[in-house]
Amino acid sequence: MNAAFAIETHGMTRAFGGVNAVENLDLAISKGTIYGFLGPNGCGKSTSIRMLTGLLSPTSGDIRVLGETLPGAEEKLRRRIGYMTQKFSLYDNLSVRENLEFVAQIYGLNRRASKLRIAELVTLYDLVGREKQMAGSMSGGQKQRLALAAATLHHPELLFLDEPTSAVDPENRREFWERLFDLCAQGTTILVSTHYMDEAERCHGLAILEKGIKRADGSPQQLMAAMGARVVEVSGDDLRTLKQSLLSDPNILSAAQIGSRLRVLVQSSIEDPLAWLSPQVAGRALTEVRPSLEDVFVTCTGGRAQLSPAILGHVVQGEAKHAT
Ligand SMILES: Nc1ncnc2c1ncn2[C@@H]1O[C@H](COP(=O)(O)OP(=O)(O)OP(=O)(O)O)[C@@H](O)[C@H]1O
Repeated sequence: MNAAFAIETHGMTRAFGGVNAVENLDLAISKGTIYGFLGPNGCGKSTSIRMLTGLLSPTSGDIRVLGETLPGAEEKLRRRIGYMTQKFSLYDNLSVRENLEFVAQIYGLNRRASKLRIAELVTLYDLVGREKQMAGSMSGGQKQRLALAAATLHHPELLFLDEPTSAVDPENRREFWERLFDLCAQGTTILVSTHYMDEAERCHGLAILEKGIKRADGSPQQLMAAMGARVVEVSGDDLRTLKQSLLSDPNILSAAQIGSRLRVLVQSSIEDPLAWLSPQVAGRALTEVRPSLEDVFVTCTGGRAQLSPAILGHVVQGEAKHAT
């Protein structure tokens, strides 16, 4: 066990009815960082988080969280970790203050400490004036801030957030991320699951999950730099027909239209993708562009590209052929 890691797992696996929801997941998440699980619905993000919080036992594998072994240390860890679930898990028919008082009681704060901490959180999470409002009558953004206040009331060292921004608008999401970075700056380690690329890009490190398997692991920059494909944008007429014809070539991993451009991922074994593509695009304009995290996601999930193993051992395996 390395003390620099808040979370360390080896071969973490969980099966339901003989099917692996999470398979052989190895994680090493450094303390004081924001780490993301990126993947579509059903890829095993919640199941992984539930195992790491001690709510669900693994079928096999080793789990160490804040230096403690799971299963076994659930009770010890309860006070050291915070968990914000995918669905709003507070009481709709209790007010903001009552909800927070309830959580404070669970963590054994006395009346005075509870009052002080709740006043602090209400200010910090912009809930001043709403203390008596029923949680059920609040907007998505307000509920989310209340849920974060509740999850951090006891100053957890490690915070788990399961798709925390799925019910809020882009402005509230941005603001929420600023709060996460504030918590991180104070030393909190954060594990957040998301299916939004822009959120994943904000993380210090992330794992791309597909069907319970980790397809890639590293910082967004590492993953983009080591992607096993080059990205070319094509502009011109009739991109829908062009897309279909390009996709029949096995060296083209994906072609997706973005506005008036076709974003084409070309196998990295092609040395000069512009020269190679040129005869196939019938005079349309070509530009090579830098990869995005979405390109990484496409190349390492679901298709056929072999990702470069050079990513410091980060990208685990990758195949892709996505027509979007
Ligand atoms: N209690 C359970 N019993 C049976 N199957 C389950 C159970 N919990 C999860 N699964 C299955 O495990 C797989 C992974 O689910 P999980 O909820 O972890 O995915 P996810 O990535 O968090 O997606 P979502 O955002 O939709 O929750 C899915 O196929 C799901 O149906």
